[in-house]
Amino acid sequence: MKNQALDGPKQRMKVFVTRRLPPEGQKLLSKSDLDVQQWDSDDVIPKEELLKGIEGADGLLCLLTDTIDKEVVDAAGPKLKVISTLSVGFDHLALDEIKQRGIKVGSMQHLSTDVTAELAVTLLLTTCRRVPEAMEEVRNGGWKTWSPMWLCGYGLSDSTVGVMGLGRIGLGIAQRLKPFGVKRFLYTGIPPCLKSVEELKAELVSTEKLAEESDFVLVSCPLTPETAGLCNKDFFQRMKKTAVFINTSRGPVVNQEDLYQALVTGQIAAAGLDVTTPEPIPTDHPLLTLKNCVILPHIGSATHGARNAMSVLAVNNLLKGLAGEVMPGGIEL
Ligand SMILES: O=CC(=O)O
Repeated sequence: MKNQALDGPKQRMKVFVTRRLPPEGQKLLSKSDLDVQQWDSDDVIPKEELLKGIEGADGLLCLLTDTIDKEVVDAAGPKLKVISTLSVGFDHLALDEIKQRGIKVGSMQHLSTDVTAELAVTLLLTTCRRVPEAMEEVRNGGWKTWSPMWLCGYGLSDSTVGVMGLGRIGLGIAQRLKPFGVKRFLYTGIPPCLKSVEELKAELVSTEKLAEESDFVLVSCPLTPETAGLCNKDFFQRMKKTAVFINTSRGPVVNQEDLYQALVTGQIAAAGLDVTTPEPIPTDHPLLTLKNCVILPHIGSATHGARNAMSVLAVNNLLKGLAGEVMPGGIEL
């Protein structure tokens, strides 16, 4: 039998959490026997606080707003075993550095798929039917009479929709758009399961062809070196003048200068963005002066249910990873 007095008290594992969590995740975390140190705020943790806080930690629970680079993993030291991110995307993590150190990573997998796909459809309909502009006209007295061509936009019926990245979210978007009478689905990226492709009759095409033939382009691919800046001048020049562009993935997939030019010169009809570079987009940014550009503050997964479930999964990833068990949202590095 072990003698507690001789062994000394068992040291609790230290975890550092970079933000206040949604209530359900916070509750689960408080019940754990971990030594939890937390940036107890709704604001982004300053880098120097992150570097201090993570020192000697066994686990880290972070957000997509925290850049976990070499400096941060070095500051953590050799005990760091698990990084759990409260996000689907993991482009904010220096995966090569993390992999080298044998650190396990957990993310959200499927949890925010439905709500993010819903938001993409919301943003598409809002943008292509010019809803914010129409609301503004009601408020500012611009509504004089019913007028045949006033505030006309574009409808989905009989259209061609191009989805860049037909992963879980991209597929969720396409499945939700199908009942609107979309005639043809095009996609780029890795093909999903055969059954889904057959159900949608989706065609795998080149990025160029997707730009040229789509009435609506929706970006839902991860940010990688291959996708950074993919939607640029050439891409927008290929799009139809009547086409609408939607991005709900990551801001840097789009060259914003080129998008601005495309919108100002009428090269494309409109754009809806839930993600920008940087975030938040500065309030004096030229894109915010355009009526044909709808911008949301990165709210793809922002429902009470999804964010609570995500926080529970993030804490479970941390607990399981630290216990040496399989993380429910573990990612292959
Ligand atoms: O963008 C949101 C996420 O990655 O969860």
